[in-house]
Amino acid sequence: MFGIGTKDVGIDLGTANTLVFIKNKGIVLREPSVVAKNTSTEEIVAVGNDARNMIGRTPGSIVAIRPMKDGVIADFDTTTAMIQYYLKGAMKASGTSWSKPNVMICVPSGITSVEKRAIIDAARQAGAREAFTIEEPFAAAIGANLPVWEPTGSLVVDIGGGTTEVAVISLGGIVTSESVRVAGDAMDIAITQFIRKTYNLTIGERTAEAIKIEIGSARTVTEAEKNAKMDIRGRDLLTGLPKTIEISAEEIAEALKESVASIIEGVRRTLEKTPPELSADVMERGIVLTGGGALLKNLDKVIADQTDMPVFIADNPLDCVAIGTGKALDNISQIRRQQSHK
Ligand SMILES: Nc1ncnc2c1ncn2[C@@H]1O[C@H](COP(=O)(O)OP(=O)(O)OP(=O)(O)O)[C@@H](O)[C@H]1O
Repeated sequence: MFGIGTKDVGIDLGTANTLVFIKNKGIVLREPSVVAKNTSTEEIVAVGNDARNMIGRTPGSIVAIRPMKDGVIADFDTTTAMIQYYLKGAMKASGTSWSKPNVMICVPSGITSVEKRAIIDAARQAGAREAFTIEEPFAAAIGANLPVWEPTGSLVVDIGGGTTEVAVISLGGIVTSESVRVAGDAMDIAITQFIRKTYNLTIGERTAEAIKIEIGSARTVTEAEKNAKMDIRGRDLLTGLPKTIEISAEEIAEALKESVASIIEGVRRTLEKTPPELSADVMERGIVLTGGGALLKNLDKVIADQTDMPVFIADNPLDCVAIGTGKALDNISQIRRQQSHK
């Protein structure tokens, strides 16, 4: 169709959530990065929301997996299936039949060039005209409207599910970066372990996440935060029966202390490696937080205290990477140049 109706697509293949961004439309799809597979036939049974609802509830032959969980791609077939599913969903959501789109896919920064290649091939197989990859902190910085193409230092901390990516960016490139394997998932695990140890209660992954979102914080500051409580349900380890207990926000802040410290340590290490001119820029402009973990209450305040730098939370932190991934297609020549340098 002579390119009419061609739309560029950005896919944020996150460890926790996958988001699809279409130029001039915004985010058209947002689903958990989960795939349900039948282990005896290797067949993919469900992807996204449907697959997530199966977590912890699957019969023996079906497993719900998070293929990107540790920031690496589990296997090619599952990843291809996921990309295919999301591209199809994007086409449906856009309401038009398009010619093949250009696709930009955001990947964790620790991923190998072989894995990058596999993702590009998967996107092509799934119907992309041209496919590119972009590193997560770079996409996050674009999505947070930081001046990434200018000769000035910007420090972005993207706190996702599996990893926290810290990067200093200037002149269209990552100058220094750190990838810390502590982010939202590690916080959920810390909460689960705390409750198990303190109350002899086992809770599920989704309950732990709900606790973090409702009453979790890096530090309780206001009276309301200090007094916040929540009823949670789990299984008593001693009796094996369901039980409800009440936990306080103060306890959860204590449980999250170590995860928060690891994230701050990653920021410090990055600052230590940053050339002085760029550090001065960061000092002046501040640190920007993106990713769902940026929403943990008072995390910005704790990072500001510990680094002596101003800290800001980006607008819509959960969407920054997807928006930046899509927007990067506007600067495709720079991205091509960047990729050819690797
Ligand atoms: N209000 C909130 N408070 C604390 N954490 C939150 C909040 N909302 C979402 N999260 C957490 O943010 C994480 C998901 O963030 P995001 O979608 O940015 O990750 P991702 O991009 O999928 O992962 P990654 O960046 O590791 O690839 C989850 O761990 C989720 O529990």
